[in-house]
Amino acid sequence: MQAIYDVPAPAKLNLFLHVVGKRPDGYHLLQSIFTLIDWADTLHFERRSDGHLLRHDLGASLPPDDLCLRAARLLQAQSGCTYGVDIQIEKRIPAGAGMGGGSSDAASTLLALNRLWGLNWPLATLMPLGLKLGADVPFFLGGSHAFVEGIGEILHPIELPPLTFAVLKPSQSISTQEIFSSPLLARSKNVAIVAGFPANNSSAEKTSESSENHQTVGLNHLAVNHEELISLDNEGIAKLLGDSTRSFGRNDLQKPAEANCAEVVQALHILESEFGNSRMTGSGSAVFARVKTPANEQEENLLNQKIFSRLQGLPADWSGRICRSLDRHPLQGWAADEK
Ligand SMILES: C[C@@](CO)(OP(=O)(O)O)[C@H](O)COP(=O)(O)OP(=O)(O)OC[C@H]1O[C@@H](n2ccc(N)nc2=O)[C@H](O)[C@@H]1O
Ligand SMILES: Nc1ncnc2c1ncn2[C@@H]1O[C@H](COP(=O)(O)OP(=O)(O)O)[C@@H](O)[C@H]1O
Repeated sequence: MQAIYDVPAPAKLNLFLHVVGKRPDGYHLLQSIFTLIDWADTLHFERRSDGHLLRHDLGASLPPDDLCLRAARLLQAQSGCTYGVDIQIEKRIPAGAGMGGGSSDAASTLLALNRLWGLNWPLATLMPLGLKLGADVPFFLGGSHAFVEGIGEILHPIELPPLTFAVLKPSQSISTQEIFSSPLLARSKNVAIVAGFPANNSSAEKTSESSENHQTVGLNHLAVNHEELISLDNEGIAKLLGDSTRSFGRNDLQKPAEANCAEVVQALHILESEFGNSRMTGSGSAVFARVKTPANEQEENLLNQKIFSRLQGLPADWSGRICRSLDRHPLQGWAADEK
């Protein structure tokens, strides 16, 4: 194989994000639902025989030593592979948005080079490499929506109904590190601990990653404080995303982000007034609202018009669009499962 073209790297939204503790090294322990959406970057890979690793930006410019190159270098060093690669990237996911764009690029790079360089490593071997690159990378390697714990390394695959979102990214970006070090970050007095319940119906997807941190069966319920049982269906998702007085879910990073970035507050207001709900994803600055999935093309056009007309009144460097959840990551199954 000489080249792999049109490799997708989809973004994610955190339907809720609870900070539930802190590790001795300062990293925060989270509980979150990560959802794959159809706002995606596209990457192209051409193998080089001289061992050099080069990136070419087809859209927005990325930092010189970006996450794609760092992923390629790490895989090359760990495998001893003598091939190199030219990586072309069409960047579409806004950076510093809490949508995991850089992490997704890194995960897609690991999966593509694993094939292009003929390594054929199993997913369980790629996972720890992913975690070295960033806390979100294992999720994108995992290949499905997930209830995530730890700092991002404990993945419980879940199935979700098809969901539609309006996503708005203000012009300002937010540094993840800045938000986690904010004095406003809630040390929740009433930390809601969520426990997963293995799915017991046939629709549950079996996963066969054998890594210690992977459950072998998908989840279809979450229990809040081991009491209220939330189904991962439309009704349950509505509960998770309802307003903060009625809902269980929240994003604990939202308060510090609102304090640091007035545009986050503005974006939340816009979505709230247009769609009746709003929440920030990850450490921001992008925000999203759940919207009713359009039943036909006419409804779909209407939704797109709504977000388009809102964007017209804003500075040109704001971006936004209607996004659909994916069934699964388009590269799911690219790395062999361990036998
Ligand atoms: C909070 C999340 C949720 O998806 O947000 P986004 O980055 O998508 O906004 C992620 O876990 C972020 O993951 P990632 O963006 O890979 O973070 P990293 O580069 O590993 O960490 C950047 C810095 O944030 C802090 N950090 C990060 C993750 C975490 N669980 N606790 C932390 O305290 C640490 O100070 C770390 O040095
Ligand atoms: N391939 C990449 N795409 C986007 N950002 C990258 C990439 N590689 C490194 N970065 C750096 O990582 C930072 C966070 O990017 P990103 O992962 O897109 O956002 P977030 O962590 O908020 O979801 C960016 O500001 C950028 O400097």
